[in-house]
Amino acid sequence: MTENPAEGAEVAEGAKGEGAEGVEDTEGAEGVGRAEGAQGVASAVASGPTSASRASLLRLGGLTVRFGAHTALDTVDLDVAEHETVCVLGPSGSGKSTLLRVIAGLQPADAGEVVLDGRNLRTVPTHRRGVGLMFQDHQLFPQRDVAGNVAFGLRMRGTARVERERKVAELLDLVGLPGAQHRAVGSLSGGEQQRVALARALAPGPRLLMLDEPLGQLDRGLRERLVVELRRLFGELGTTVLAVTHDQGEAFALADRVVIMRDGRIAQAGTPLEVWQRPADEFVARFLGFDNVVPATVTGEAADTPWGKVTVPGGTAEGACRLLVRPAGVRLVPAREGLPCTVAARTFRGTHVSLRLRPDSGPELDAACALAAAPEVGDRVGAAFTSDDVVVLPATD
Ligand SMILES: Nc1ncnc2c1ncn2[C@@H]1O[C@H](COP(=O)(O)OP(=O)(O)OP(=O)(O)O)[C@@H](O)[C@H]1O
Repeated sequence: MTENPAEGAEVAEGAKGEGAEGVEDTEGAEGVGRAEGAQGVASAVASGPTSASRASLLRLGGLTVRFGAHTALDTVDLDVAEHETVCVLGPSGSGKSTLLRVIAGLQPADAGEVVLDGRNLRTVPTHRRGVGLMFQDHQLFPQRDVAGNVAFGLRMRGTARVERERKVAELLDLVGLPGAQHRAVGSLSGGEQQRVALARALAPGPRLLMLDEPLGQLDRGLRERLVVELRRLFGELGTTVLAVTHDQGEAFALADRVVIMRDGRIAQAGTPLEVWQRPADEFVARFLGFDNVVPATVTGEAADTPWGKVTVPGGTAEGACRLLVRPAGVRLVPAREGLPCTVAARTFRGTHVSLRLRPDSGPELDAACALAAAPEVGDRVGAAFTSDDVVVLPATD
């Protein structure tokens, strides 16, 4: 994460510095008008846009950012459709925050373009881009109460007081904090602060809402609850969202589409189901937590692997590849009927048990097993493979 708290303030201060101008700013007025039109957007969503009718709201073309010799973003192409929620995932340093910063206008691009709603943003300053930003921590103004925080962007746009108060009340209702206008920010829990920050980002009615690790500081239970609420809220509002997160669970729960980044490039983009079922390569598979990946050679319907022969899905091309076996596809059988293994570890997961199996030869294997059938650490078992859970990956990463 790159200095997000400071950036949050920078965006806000940028807006503040331009406040007087913003009063006459037609784009600003348009932004507020759009916020007021949220109901209209919601009904458009309710009437159900088909994927074919979904226009691209954000288009990134060949976006490149270099820091000295290091290329943080390398010719990134990405389209985000109107009303879509896209989550960008990737290891630390893969360029996720840089991507958001370029779109927001906080970081110039060395090459490529950012087009929002048909408009190239190259020369458009941050506060006129029509994007809302929410960073992970220290994003609220501690000296202002909740209403003061939520109304910030509206005041900068010169929205009249009565209208501001109406809008703030509406947004606080929306994020589940009705009547919290006069509470001090310091008296709020982490989850409540997060909701206020969200209301503040939504207040000016941004065309695109960008979230950087939106739930990063919160505990797991609260994050899971908030993810569900956010998804419902974005659906209701018809908001277009681009979010960055480390947490794949969060991304998969929130997103219509996930984008996985590696070294400044997009390694894979697709619906959560597509990416989960068919990781594009070993990097994506391992990033998603799949560790059962081995070199293999396919001949006919089976592959030779360090674990012996593994049946591959029908139609698999012959030759060298990498093979992923999802843990659910590792079945336990009597030791002499499968690949003989010793149970090295066993972790209770609530709905199932995760096993770490140590084969007599070949790398260790992760298996998922029903609670009642789970063997003990040290037990001897056999491993057999279900071809439905075998994914053939490119030979080179
Ligand atoms: N202002 C900067 N000057 C020099 N290098 C930078 C700057 N900002 C980012 N980088 C480098 O660019 C790369 C991408 O950084 P970025 O913050 O976008 O990654 P990230 O995927 O968001 O990482 P994290 O998940 O840790 O926040 C990293 O190698 C980082 O060190």
